[in-house]
Amino acid sequence: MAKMVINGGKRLSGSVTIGGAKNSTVAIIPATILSDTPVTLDSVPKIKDVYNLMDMLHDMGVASDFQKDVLKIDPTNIHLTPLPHGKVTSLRASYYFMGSLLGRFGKAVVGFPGGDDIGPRPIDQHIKGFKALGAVVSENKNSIVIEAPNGLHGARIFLDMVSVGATINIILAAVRAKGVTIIENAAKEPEIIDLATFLNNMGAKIRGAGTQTIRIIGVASLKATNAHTIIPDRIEAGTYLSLAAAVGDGVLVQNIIAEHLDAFLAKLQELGVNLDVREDSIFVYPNSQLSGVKVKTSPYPGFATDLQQPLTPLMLLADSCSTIVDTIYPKRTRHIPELIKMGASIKVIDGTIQVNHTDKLIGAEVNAEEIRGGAALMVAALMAEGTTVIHQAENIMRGYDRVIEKLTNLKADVTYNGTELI
Ligand SMILES: CC(=O)N[C@H]1[C@@H](OP(=O)(O)OP(=O)(O)OC[C@H]2O[C@@H](n3ccc(=O)[nH]c3=O)[C@H](O)[C@@H]2O)O[C@H](CO)[C@@H](O)[C@@H]1O
Ligand SMILES: C=C(OP(=O)(O)O)C(=O)O
Repeated sequence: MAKMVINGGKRLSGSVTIGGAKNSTVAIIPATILSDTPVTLDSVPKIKDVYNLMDMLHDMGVASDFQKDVLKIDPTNIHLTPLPHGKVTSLRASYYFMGSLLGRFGKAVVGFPGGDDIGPRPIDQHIKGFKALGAVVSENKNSIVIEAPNGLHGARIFLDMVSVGATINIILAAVRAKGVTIIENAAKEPEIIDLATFLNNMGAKIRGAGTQTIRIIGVASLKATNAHTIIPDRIEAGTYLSLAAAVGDGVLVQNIIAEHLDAFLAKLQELGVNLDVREDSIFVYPNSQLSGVKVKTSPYPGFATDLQQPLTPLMLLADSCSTIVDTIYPKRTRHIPELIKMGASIKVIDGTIQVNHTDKLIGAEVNAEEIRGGAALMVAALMAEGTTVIHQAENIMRGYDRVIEKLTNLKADVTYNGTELI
């Protein structure tokens, strides 16, 4: 288990550049195996999830090379390989190999995915989608076996709830299927548009990504011709905007698509944070008087569940109570007892998180049990007096690109003792 040590209470200044989106990258890497030619991805974040997916590609005979932020993947010698355990359980997005292996080989054997422990995360809608496309799905020990011996065919699939993962997995399976697939009640996240752009540039026919109806006309083969640049990570951006508002002395956050953060920016402004939204960057002024706000998470374009935790420490500075209701993951509260150890006045009552004004936070030993909970602790530690030791900090490294380097550039006093990534 890795430790991040932060000596807090310092004002941060300067600029930070946001990396490519984790949730695009972790969908696009599995999607590369649908290509008949080598693929180049630009603006790839240096995060643990990427290295774990590269290991899984390696197991399938797919070579990959990651230098700076360019990831080259050559799927031309891929062989069908079961992925029952190992790295599969280290991240959520390993389940995208279900869709992409099925699309490529008509068969996939993939273990149950890992990812953040933020309450129940069923995959019934993914399975429903695969079945509608003609696959037979069974369970074997801890793996899901998905087979379409007669090939996949287009279908109309209405998702019972808006699911990012199910939308992506169905796209991956349908893109090379025979005929037309229509996904209704699809998720509209920008990362889904990014995946569709990547696939369409290789010859796929996907229309409507970013709306609730996605139409896919299956094609026989996909070939990459140009490098694909991953969109900026809106969750990483929101996290830096929060910490800049909490402890910044003027911080410029660069490489942002502000439209992807509409709901979040509206809440920051409602809190009283002073922002200058520019073409592809946002300047955050030192904080002034903040007042409590009510946050309710919902699918895009609503307020992202992945940003409720990183925003929580900033809410402690408001002069009145803030509330958070996470409708997507109501149990995403494992960071709360850790923040309380640091002196935060927070309660969870009937599923509502109540964040009260807190005069000061004090450094403590805390656990980052998952990625965004870890990010919340990181922001709190930068605000706190004294030293905070964040245990299990490798969870933060799952999704925050070169975070130690970025925080150090902003003049934070932070170290990390993990071996995997800095
Ligand atoms: C790798 C990735 O992109 N992860 C993101 C993705 O996760 P993920 O794709 O796992 O999340 P979903 O959008 O699928 O989940 C949304 C809701 O639907 C439920 N559900 C989902 C699928 C299903 O078959 N059955 C079901 O009941 C989930 O329990 C959850 O309550 O979207 C989440 C919601 O924005 C984000 O927090 C994650 O960062
Ligand atoms: C929940 C998250 O990730 P994952 O779906 O990969 O566990 C997240 O990025 O906040």
